[in-house]
Amino acid sequence: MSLDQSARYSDLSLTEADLIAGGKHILVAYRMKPKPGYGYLEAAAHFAAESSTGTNVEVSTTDDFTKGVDALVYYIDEATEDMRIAYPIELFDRNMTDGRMMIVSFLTLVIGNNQGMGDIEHGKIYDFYMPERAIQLFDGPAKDITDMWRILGRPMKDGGYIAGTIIKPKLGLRPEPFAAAAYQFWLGGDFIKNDEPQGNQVFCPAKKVYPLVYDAMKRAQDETGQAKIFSANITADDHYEMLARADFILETFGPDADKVAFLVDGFVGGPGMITTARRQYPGQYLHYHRAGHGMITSPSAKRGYTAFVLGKIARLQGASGIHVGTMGYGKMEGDQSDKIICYMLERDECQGPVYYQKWYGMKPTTSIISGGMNALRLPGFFENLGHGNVINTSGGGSYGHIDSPAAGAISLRQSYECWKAGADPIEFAKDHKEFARAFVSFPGDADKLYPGWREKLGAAAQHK
Ligand SMILES: O=C(COP(=O)(O)O)[C@H](O)[C@H](O)COP(=O)(O)O
Ligand SMILES: [Mg+2]
Repeated sequence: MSLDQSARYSDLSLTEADLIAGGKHILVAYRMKPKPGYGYLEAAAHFAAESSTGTNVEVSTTDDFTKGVDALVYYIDEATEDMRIAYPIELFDRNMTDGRMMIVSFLTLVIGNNQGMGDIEHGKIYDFYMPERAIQLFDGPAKDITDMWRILGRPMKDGGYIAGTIIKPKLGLRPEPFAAAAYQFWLGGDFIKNDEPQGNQVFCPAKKVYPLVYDAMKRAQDETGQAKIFSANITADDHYEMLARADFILETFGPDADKVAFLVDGFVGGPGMITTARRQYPGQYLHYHRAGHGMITSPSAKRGYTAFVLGKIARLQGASGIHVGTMGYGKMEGDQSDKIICYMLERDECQGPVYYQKWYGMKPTTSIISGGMNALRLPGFFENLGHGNVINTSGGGSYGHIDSPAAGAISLRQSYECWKAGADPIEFAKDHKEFARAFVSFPGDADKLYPGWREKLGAAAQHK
C-alpha cells in the first residue's frame, strides 16, 4: 500500500478563478490516469508531491515553511482524466545572475519525476497558465516577425506571408550545389532555412558553404532588388561550438548579417540551447525547429505534453518563431484545430484549452508552417487560419516545382495572393503561370483538392 498524501497535496476547495486572481501560482492541466488499484485522488496527490516538495514517504526534515510551497491538486475529474495542479511560484529555481526564471526548472518540476512513476499509468500536460509575475521573469522573444517584415520592406502591421523553403535534399549536397539551390529559390522567394540536420557535415563544411550562400544571397538581391533571409542552423551539443558557428556565420554575412536568423533544434537540444542563442544573439531572429517533438506531443503519446504546450514554452523562452505544423494541410500529424497554437503564440491574450493566458506585452512568436506544403495546399491553410502572417517553408513544394525552384517560390506567393483576393484558385491560375504549373507539378494534390482542374485549366496547365 502506498502512502495516502491527499490530505497534504490536494485541496479541492481551491477554485481556479481564485488561484488566477491571486497571481502566486503556475497552474498545470494534465490528462492523468493511475495504474489499476490506485485511487484517483491518492495518485494525483502523490503526483503533486513528487512534482514539488514530497516523495513517497514522509520525511522528518519537512517543516512548516516546506508545506507552504507544496504543489496542490485543486481539480480532478476521473472520467475525463482531468487533473489540475497549482504550483507556488517560489518552487521554481531562479537564475543566480539575474533572478530570472528558467524553463528547465519549470519542466523538471511539472514534467520531471512524475513521468514514469510506479502508480501512474500516464500523465500528459495539455495546458498551463503563467501568472503575470512569471511572464515578467521569462525572456520572451527579442525579435519577431515585424523585424522580418522590416527587412523585406513590408508594412510593420499585417506585413503578410513570408515565402520560404528548406534546402533539399535534406542532406547530400556539397557546398556549390547547396549554394546554387539557395540562389535559385531566392530568385522568387524570401526566406531559406537549413534543414534541421544540416550543419558542418564533412562533405559540406560550414566554412566552405556559408561564404557561397552569402554570395548567392547577394547575387539574388542584386538581381531581384529585394532583401533575402537565411536561417542558419547553429545547433550543437557544446554551447561554445554553437557560438563559434554563430559568430562565423555573422562574420561571413558581414553587412547583411541582419538578414541571418539562427535555427536551433530546440526540442532535442533542450532549453539551454534556446536560451543561449536568445541571450547571446538578441539581434538575430531565433528560429526554433522542433524535430523530435512527436515522441511526446503526438496525440498517440499519453505522456509528455502537447504541441500547443511546446509552442507556449517556446514563446516564454524567447523563440522568435517555432514550427507549429500544418494543421492537416501538409505531411505531418495535425488538424485544423491546431490553429489555437498560432493564436496563443501571436496574440497578447488568448484562450487555451483550459486557461485564458495574458502575455502582458511579451513579443509574439511567429508560426512557421512547414512539412509537405505547396502552392495548392496553402489556400485552404490560410482559410482555416484566417490570416497569412506566417513564415512558410515549402521544401518539396519549391524544389518539386516542374519549372524551377524560383517558379516554385513564385507559385507560393501567388497562392497567398489568390487566397487574399478571395479568388477561385483555378480561375486565378489562368493568369498566374507559376501557380498554374503547380497543378502539373503536384497532380495528386491537384486531383484531390481541385477535381476537374485539367479540363478547367486547359492550356494554362500544359507542359511547354
Ligand atoms: O523539412 C521539413 C519540411 O520539408 P518539406 O517542405 O519538404 O516537407 C521540416 O523539417 C518539417 O516541417 C518538420 O515538421 P514541423 O514543421 O511540423 O515541425
Ligand atoms: Mg526538415
